[in-house]
Amino acid sequence: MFPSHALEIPESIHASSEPVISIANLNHYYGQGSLRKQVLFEINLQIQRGEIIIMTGPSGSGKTTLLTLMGSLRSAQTGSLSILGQELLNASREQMTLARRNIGYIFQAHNLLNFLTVYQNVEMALEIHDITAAEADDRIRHVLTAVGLAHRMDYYPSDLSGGQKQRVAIARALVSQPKIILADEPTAALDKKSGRDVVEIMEKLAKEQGCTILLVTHDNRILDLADRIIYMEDGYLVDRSDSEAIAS
Ligand SMILES: Nc1ncnc2c1ncn2[C@@H]1O[C@H](COP(=O)(O)OP(=O)(O)OP(=O)(O)O)[C@@H](O)[C@H]1O
Repeated sequence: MFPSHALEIPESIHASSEPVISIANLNHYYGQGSLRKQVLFEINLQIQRGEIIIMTGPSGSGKTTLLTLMGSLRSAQTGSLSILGQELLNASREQMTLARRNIGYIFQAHNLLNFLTVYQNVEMALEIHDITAAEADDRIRHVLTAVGLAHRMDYYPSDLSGGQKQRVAIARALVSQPKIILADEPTAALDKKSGRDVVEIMEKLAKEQGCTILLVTHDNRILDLADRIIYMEDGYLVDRSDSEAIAS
């Protein structure tokens, strides 16, 4: 177990002048030998502190692969991938683990534990962090109130709607006050209103905490919530700031 401050973040990152995520000439391959297949091609991307970025593009274009690389959930193979000033190319397992301490993850399948209450599901995300029980309790109550679930803390996930479960997942990702939130299709199972609600809650909390959000989605209904939209096609990244270009 490592204390939460174990990954030293360079001062320059706090000063917000340096990108939180910096990727240069990143290529990625799956498989070996004759089955080896390139899925990411020469990706270059810089994301600044506090930015809300939506990544979209056709199925199979490489979005999840890129997201898991940025999340330190998969090892980079070539190029450069720097998260909060830490290079992840050739990083050790320990460095990868430490990088993950600064990242909150939200996935479509929210992976809540059904035998734990809402409060306990959120509490789990703090277990590896070096804070007192009183501070943990404060943070859990604050974040659950912020996502509108103060009255559901003692419920089990099976008693919640899809949108409420996704809000628990957001609370769990944000309670440790990560510098970066990575979300993969967080609105996929939700109706339009619940989908916008969860993204708006993520935005509000992230702005409060100065956190950067990268969200992968096929959901055109939330594109307007982004500061910047990036588009992935056949393993290449196309940076387009105008969402109408994507819809066309
Ligand atoms: N573990 C794996 N082993 C081999 N190939 C993989 C693996 N994971 C993904 N791929 C392939 O890599 C390519 C990119 O997949 P990826 O899941 O990153 O795309 P995506 O844009 O996230 O797709 P979707 O929107 O459907 O989730 C696809 O051709 C996929 O079949």
